[in-house]
Amino acid sequence: MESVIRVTNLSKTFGKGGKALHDISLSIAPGEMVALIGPSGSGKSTLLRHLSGLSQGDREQGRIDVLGSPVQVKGKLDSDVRQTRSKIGYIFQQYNLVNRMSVMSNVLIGALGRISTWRGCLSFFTKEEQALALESLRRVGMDAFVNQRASRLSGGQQQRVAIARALTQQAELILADEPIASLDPESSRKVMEILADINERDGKTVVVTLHQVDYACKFCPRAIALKDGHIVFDGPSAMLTPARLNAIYGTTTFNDEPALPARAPLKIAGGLAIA
Ligand SMILES: Nc1ncnc2c1ncn2[C@@H]1O[C@H](COP(=O)(O)OP(=O)(O)OP(=O)(O)O)[C@@H](O)[C@H]1O
Repeated sequence: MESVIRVTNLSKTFGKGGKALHDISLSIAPGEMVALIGPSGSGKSTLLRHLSGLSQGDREQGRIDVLGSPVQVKGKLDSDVRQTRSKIGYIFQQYNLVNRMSVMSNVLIGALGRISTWRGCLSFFTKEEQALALESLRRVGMDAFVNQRASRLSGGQQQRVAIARALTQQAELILADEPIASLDPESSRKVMEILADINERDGKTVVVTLHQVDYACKFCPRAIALKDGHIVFDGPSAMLTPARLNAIYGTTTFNDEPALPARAPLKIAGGLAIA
């Protein structure tokens, strides 16, 4: 597979809200970890939602292919989009756990896409599925909390459980929408380290929207910056100089190189620094 994600001429107009995405085209190769950055309202979350078909683009043009299958063409979802979605782990800013359920039950939700409806309804999971869920929790350092109610966890712990759910789903692609926006620096670091580990060790493709440029540079070899719904930078995050960042964010506040050293670029599909 040449690219895990291919977006071609995608635009999105929200009624009176105006145009949120303008003729976006990009390609992301297997095994990349990419940060989507840009000012508030630039279209990061909107773009991410389109990748898994949670939003539909404008009808005139535009196509999105993920993991070799069409997600949407000219604003119409593909009939097999559920199949594609089952291979995408989506991490939300607000975790999306079921608060009244235990950590283990939440993580086992990740296996639902692979099992029959009756097993899902009866919450009947095999020993292998339970072992995978436990191993996923171990991977994110949350195996000591299996029986805890999700509502009793801190934000950082909940986010790690959400990642364990994506691991149990055996997702091939992780899309994370501002996964650290509600977390303290220590929890943010942990969550980003886990995502980078999944990318490096398992070779999973990870796309993550981030407000914090330092984290984008440290953990994501490639960055794509949006501004007013346009791609204004696509290239190695090491090339995000203060001048480029000031242009992207329309500020003068970036004076120094990002404080966290950049992770070396692995490979970039169609990545081109254009700002
Ligand atoms: N459901 C919606 N209805 C109308 N307008 C919307 C909707 N969702 C997003 N928008 C608009 O689309 C634009 C892009 O929003 P989006 O949330 O994608 O930006 P963002 O870069 O993710 O911002 P932030 O970093 O603040 O989350 C904004 O102008 C926003 O107001």
